[in-house]
Amino acid sequence: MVLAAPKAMKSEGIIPSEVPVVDFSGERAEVAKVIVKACEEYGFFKVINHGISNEVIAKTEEAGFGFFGKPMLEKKMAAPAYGCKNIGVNGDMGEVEYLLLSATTDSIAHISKTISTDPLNLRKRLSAYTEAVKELACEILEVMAEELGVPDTRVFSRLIRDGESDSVLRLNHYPPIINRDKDKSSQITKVGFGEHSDPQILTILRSNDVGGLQISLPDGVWIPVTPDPSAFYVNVGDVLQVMTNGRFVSVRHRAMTNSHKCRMSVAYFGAPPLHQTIVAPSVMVTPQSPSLFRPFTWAEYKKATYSLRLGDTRLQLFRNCKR
Ligand SMILES: C=C1C[C@]23C[C@@]1(O)CC[C@H]2[C@@]12CC[C@H](O)[C@@](C)(C(=O)O1)[C@H]2[C@@H]3C(=O)O
Ligand SMILES: O=C(O)CCC(=O)C(=O)O
Ligand SMILES: [Fe+2]
Repeated sequence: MVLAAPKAMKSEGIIPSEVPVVDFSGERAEVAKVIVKACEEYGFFKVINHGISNEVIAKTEEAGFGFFGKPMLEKKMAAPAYGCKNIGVNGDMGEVEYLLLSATTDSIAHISKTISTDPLNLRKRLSAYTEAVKELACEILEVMAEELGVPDTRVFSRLIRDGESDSVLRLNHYPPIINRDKDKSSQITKVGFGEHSDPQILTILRSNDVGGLQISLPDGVWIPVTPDPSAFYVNVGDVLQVMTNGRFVSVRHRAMTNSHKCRMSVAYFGAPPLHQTIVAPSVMVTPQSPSLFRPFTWAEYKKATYSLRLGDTRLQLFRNCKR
């Protein structure tokens, strides 16, 4: 069975709502329709019955908490893969500590000595996890291409299967921010990871059973995403917006801290190789929908991303001039 989300009702501030849900064990044609609709309307959906084993997930979560539970001095030995509060290099801050690693199995195998001597065998577990979520990302991208009528159905997935793919894996750990307010009814939530879109093709995200992720609808309404540790959440990234010539939208999202509990998320960002030119397949460009973006390489886009702040929009720098 495939469930489609009820439309969110616009109201003030943040509204509880459902996000689109895709049952990946459902009939392929149905799955494809729900995915494409979700990517057009939200740039975001939840995947259940994804086929990734509980063991791979549980071992990654155990190893991640094991790493973040280490003394700060030890964690800092894993820098620059390890970071705390500083996001990027342009002054963005959040209530988060993280590990940011290249997702090629080889580079995970070479992560710093602190991690490699970890008794929980973080390297091995992260490699297995990365392989599993990469395969899920590829299957999703192939279903999308089929439904969009792209003749070469591997046109998106090939980029992240490529041995030179620039994909990354990120573990985010949000410690609880203790509520010191005398008025017990008020909850202090702080920004863990500020508003942004993911620059890559597709993000496969999972968290423990603690809420915090919020997505923004195209009309600016923020929706909290109910945590479901048995599911994966999928974000359309900027590159997929370009490769669908604007038919899919990259989702703006943020993560808030919880006042009592630790939250940990693991995000796989599927990216092309650096030299890859990003251009929409010809079927996505018609006289009615002319090409919105000029061709550019992932290296150019990444450079622009890293020269900007977290919340900045970068896609408009690559738009074709209006005729
Ligand atoms: C402030 C920044 C951190 C970031 C690079 C950037 O300059 C703008 C985008 C940020 C982001 C968001 C999604 C991913 O978490 C990330 C790894 C990415 O590719 O773009 C981060 C970058 C980062 O933390 O290095
Ligand atoms: O922690 C989360 O749920 C979101 C993290 C995120 O958006 C990111 O790492 O890019
Ligand atoms: Fe993100």
